[in-house]
Amino acid sequence: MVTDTELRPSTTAWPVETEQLRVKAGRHLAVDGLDLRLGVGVHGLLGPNGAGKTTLMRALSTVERPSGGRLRLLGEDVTNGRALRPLRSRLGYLPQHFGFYPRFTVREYVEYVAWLREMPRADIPEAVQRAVERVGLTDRADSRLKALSGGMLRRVGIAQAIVNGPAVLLLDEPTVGLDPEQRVEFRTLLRELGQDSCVLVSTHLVEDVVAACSDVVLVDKGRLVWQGVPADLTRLGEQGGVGDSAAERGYSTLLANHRSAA
Ligand SMILES: Nc1ncnc2c1ncn2[C@@H]1O[C@H](COP(=O)(O)OP(=O)(O)OP(=O)(O)O)[C@@H](O)[C@H]1O
Repeated sequence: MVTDTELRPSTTAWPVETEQLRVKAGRHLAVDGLDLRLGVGVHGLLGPNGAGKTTLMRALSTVERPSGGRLRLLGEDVTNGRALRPLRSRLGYLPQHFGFYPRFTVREYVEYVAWLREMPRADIPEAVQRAVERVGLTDRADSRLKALSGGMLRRVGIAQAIVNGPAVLLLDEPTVGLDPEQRVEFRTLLRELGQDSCVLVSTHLVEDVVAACSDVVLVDKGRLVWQGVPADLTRLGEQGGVGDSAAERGYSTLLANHRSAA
């Protein structure tokens, strides 16, 4: 049965909107009062180890339930149980560590995820072919996952995340293990995806953010430190800070300023 939620047009100004969001990781409050608004585009999520990036991603993907505050995805409050199922079919998520069946082929695995996201059966073969092609794995489509390198597996992870053409795409450290050539191709893919989806990419590579993102989100201790365009991050770094590039210096300056003000 088609629900009201599925029929409702998606005219939400903010595909992702949080207000004083709190999310626990185990017993630790890893996201602690986060206010964030993300529109269509590519948003680079930066922050030191333990800043709460993975925990935030888990909440946005609806696998972790917030313990406080508000989280709206595509205009729906995630605490609305009825909205969750149709909402999930419009999300794409690459977890930091993604589980897979080693005996599945690349094609079988991506097909399986397309089925889980409730894609129309007739659309699946073409969508899978396209997703596998976009991550440069067409010639390995029939290889078993257990036979792939770490970087190739990461690319399978990206393929499964984009197969349903998600309106909100969450990628947790997608470039780990990719070789330099693949990273450059991945940035092109990100820019394409960000033309009509809201893409949030967590990474430690500030250079990736500058090259591929339209917006930077910097978090520390579960809170928003700064949000702005990459050019402003780079400009800040031209005035000093620690790092090998202007963007890295901008990142370290923002963090240092935030910590000294706290
Ligand atoms: N299962 C858990 N139990 C207790 N604390 C946890 C658990 N998972 C994460 N944490 C803690 O929550 C905080 C945020 O962790 P999270 O993995 O979200 O950060 P992160 O920004 O993704 O870090 P990294 O850059 O290292 O991946 C850290 O202090 C971490 O130690």
